[in-house]
Amino acid sequence: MLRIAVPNKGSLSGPAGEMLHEAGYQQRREAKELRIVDPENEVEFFYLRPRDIAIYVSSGKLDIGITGRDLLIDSGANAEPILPLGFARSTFRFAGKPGTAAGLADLAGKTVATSYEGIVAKYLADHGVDASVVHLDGAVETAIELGVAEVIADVVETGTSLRNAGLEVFGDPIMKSEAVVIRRTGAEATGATEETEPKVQQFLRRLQGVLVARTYVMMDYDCRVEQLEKAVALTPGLESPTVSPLHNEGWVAVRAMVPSKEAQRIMDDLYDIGARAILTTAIHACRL
Ligand SMILES: Nc1ncnc2c1ncn2[C@@H]1O[C@H](COP(=O)(O)OP(=O)(O)OP(=O)(O)O)[C@@H](O)[C@H]1O
Ligand SMILES: O=P(O)(O)OC[C@H]1O[C@H](OP(=O)(O)OP(=O)(O)O)[C@H](O)[C@@H]1O
Ligand SMILES: [Mg+2]
Repeated sequence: MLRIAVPNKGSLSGPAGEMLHEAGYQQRREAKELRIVDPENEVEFFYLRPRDIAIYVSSGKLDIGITGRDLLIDSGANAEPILPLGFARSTFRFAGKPGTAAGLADLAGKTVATSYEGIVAKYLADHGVDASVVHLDGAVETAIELGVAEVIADVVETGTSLRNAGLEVFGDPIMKSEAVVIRRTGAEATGATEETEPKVQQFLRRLQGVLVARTYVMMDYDCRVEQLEKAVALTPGLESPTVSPLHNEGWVAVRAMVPSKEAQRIMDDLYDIGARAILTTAIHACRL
């Protein structure tokens, strides 16, 4: 049975559960459940604090887990990302009251408050900046107002939390993060995972299927044979589009996957070259 760690709270928890559900896995019904077995898929899910997931996975007791790239790095655990999942996207930045610091060098001698001590301490050391780091569990934006630190380093998505606290970012982004599937570093190479490997690969294919289904739509249209080359250039598909003859001579029907974000522009371009009956349909699941 494959053992998988899933975030039980916070920004990662909802989208992770939704993605697993879309991939056909049973998920917990109540937020208080700590583990569930999905017998049909031979998988056991453990609902853990996002911050702890890399530690469990690196211990080898759990096969894989979903966590944030930043949390993985902050933990220093012996685990590596194997599939980016595209949600909980954020950047990790320094911020302070306007005028406090213009760049990294201005941090010397200052105190930085953060929930990601591992990332910040390493970044400062790597850049040769001598600043102290104070660990706080959350709501670090308030640390400056209350005099605990002059600067913070925190997750930024829309920037609303910083604006509300009267803070602004400075320096280069420390890192970019998103949800990732992780496994123990070198797990494949050790051979210890031989038994679970096919299940891990199946799990990754299922999640990849969800990602593709979310980012692509299926496009169908009819066009004249003379326009086919131009039309195919607009809709090359993943391998190559399916082209079938129509009953009306001189016309073909074309079917190809296209990125959802570009679907409207592609439909306009197809129309302009004479394609008709252009339609898109959602993809619910797929295996590439
Ligand atoms: N507002 C946000 N937008 C996008 N991603 C976020 C946001 N806040 C945190 N994250 C990401 O979520 C992960 C942190 O999850 P975690 O559950 O520890 O924090 P949280 O969402 O801040 O929850 P809480 O603070 O309630 O415990 C990190 O990978 C982080 O980059
Ligand atoms: O740029 P924004 O869109 O405002 O998002 C970033 C904020 O979201 C998270 O906070 P959360 O609400 O999880 O509270 P926390 O600080 O207690 O973790 C994060 O720690 C930032 O404070
Ligand atoms: Mg938080």
